[in-house]
Amino acid sequence: MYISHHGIPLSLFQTAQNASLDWFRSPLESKLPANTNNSLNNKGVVGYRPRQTQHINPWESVDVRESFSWRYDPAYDPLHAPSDLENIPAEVKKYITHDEDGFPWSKTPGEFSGPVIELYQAILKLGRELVRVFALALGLEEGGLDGRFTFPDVGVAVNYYPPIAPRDEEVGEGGKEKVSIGSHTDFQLFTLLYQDSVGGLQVLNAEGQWLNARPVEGTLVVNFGDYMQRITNGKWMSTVHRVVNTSGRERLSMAFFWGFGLHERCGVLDSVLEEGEEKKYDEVGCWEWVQRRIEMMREVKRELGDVTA
Ligand SMILES: O=C(O)CCC(=O)C(=O)O
Ligand SMILES: [Fe+2]
Repeated sequence: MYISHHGIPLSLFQTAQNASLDWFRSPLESKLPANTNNSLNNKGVVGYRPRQTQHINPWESVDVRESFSWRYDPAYDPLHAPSDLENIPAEVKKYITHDEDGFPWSKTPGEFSGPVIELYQAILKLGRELVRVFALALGLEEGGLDGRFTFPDVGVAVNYYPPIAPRDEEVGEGGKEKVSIGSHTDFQLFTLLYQDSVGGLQVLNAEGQWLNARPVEGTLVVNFGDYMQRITNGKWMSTVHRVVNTSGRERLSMAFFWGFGLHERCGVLDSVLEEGEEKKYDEVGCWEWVQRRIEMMREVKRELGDVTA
């Protein structure tokens, strides 16, 4: 699904895109201070990951990408006045664990952080409007989901994909298909995805065919995530997607993952159930779900004897 006329000026995306490209093109040594291992509280969750250090799907090749991730910090949320920040409930605060020293932004130049944070803030506003659209579509009051996004788990991944060389295309190591980011679903409710004009994003349809999600200027791709599948009792399935960048050019994308606050719970909505319909999914805590998904991915890799990240 694509959205257009979302109100965010194209220039905001382009500025963040160019700033990100400049940063990713800079020498490795200048990016390594922001390496995710240098986070005190969020190793592996926020910060920079160098090329070929991620392997999201062990049945496919290692991901041919670099990325920079950040997660929600209420200090950057236009919804909350600075005075609110002293009164965040303890059960919410438990999961808001950003580093005191401002990592990873403290390890990147302002030319990169400024435009990306500005875009993130615009996306916070847009996503909250979309949440209301989804609430109505799911048979709730317009504001029926708002409360779960007061302190949401909205993360961003800025992804940089160098081109996959044509000779690498068919087979990666061990005969695996070479991918830029392997097939996966996102964990949260939905993802707003900005992509540049290069292309390479693919989504799996119900018949098991990969469809190209071609770039359309001025639009964002909306992918449903795991929470959406669960709250709708499987009526809106989590989108399986991947990227294969064989364009011969570098590609940049920015993915904004929209999750309920990690202190919230995620269960099937009564409003989506037909009479007599059984719930297919148990209610889970959101934090617990994210941990479960990470653990499931690790388990598969252990079984396959895969030692990559
Ligand atoms: O780069 C893209 O188009 C997709 C990125 C993605 O799937 C992710 O970051 O989870
Ligand atoms: Fe994704």
